Amino acid sequence: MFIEPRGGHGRDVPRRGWIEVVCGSMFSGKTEELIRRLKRAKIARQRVEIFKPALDTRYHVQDVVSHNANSIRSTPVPLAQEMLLLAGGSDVVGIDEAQFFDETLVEVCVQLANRGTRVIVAGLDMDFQGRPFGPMPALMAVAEFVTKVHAVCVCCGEIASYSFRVAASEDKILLGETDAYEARCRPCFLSGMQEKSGADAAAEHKH
Ligand SMILES: Nc1ncnc2c1ncn2[C@@H]1O[C@H](COP(=O)(O)OP(=O)(O)O)[C@@H](O)[C@H]1O
Ligand SMILES: Cc1cn([C@H]2C[C@H](O)[C@@H](COP(=O)(O)O)O2)c(=O)[nH]c1=O
Ligand SMILES: [Zn+2]
Repeated sequence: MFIEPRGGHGRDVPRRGWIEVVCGSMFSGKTEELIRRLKRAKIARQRVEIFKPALDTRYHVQDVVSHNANSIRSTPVPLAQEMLLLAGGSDVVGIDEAQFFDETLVEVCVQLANRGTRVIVAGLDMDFQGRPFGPMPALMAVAEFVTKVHAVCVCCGEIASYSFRVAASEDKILLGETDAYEARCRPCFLSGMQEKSGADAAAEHKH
């Protein structure tokens, strides 16, 4: 379990900023872990701001909500830069669904940390094709702490690192949950991708 480092948020101690990344597949507990860290910061009476990309309206327009219905109030923002103004004076900034922001998120997180803010970012490290997702790889590079969490493979029960898309869309962004995605381990993800490409080839052959 992640234990907060001493942040210099006490009296007479200068504020010290840093970046934490929580990454993994869908259903791996990223949002639960983000909420856990943020609620602890609130208990410690730190000033906490939480953001998510405005396009993420899956469970709630304003709240960050986990798959098991744990939630915390957030501010949806269309652009990462808006956080710089809105987070003024915060001790801790939490960001969920970070993969949906563009690369400017990296500079925003660095600036927040440089001015003494603890930044906790949660997001998908890989998309439905198993490719690195948006600003996540660069965020992991600049973070002081990276925590990779795992789901349970729905096919075999092993630990899962992949988000297998069961819905037909090939768009990079497709909001959804169990209706559209399954947590899968590497072998089960690969066999699913092979089945898909076999089915695509057969459909092409028919036409
Ligand atoms: N395949 C799965 N593996 C693990 N947890 C799952 C799975 N499917 C549903 N869940 C639920 O999802 C919760 C994690 O939700 P959440 O924190 O929102 O994950 P994430 O943000 O990584 O998608 C788990 O505590 C569990 O209740
Ligand atoms: C893999 C993948 C996911 N998405 C979407 C689906 C969900 O709305 C979010 C991920 O939410 P979670 O909190 O991690 O469960 O992202 C997508 O748009 N594209 C993808 O490739
Ligand atoms: Zn598996």
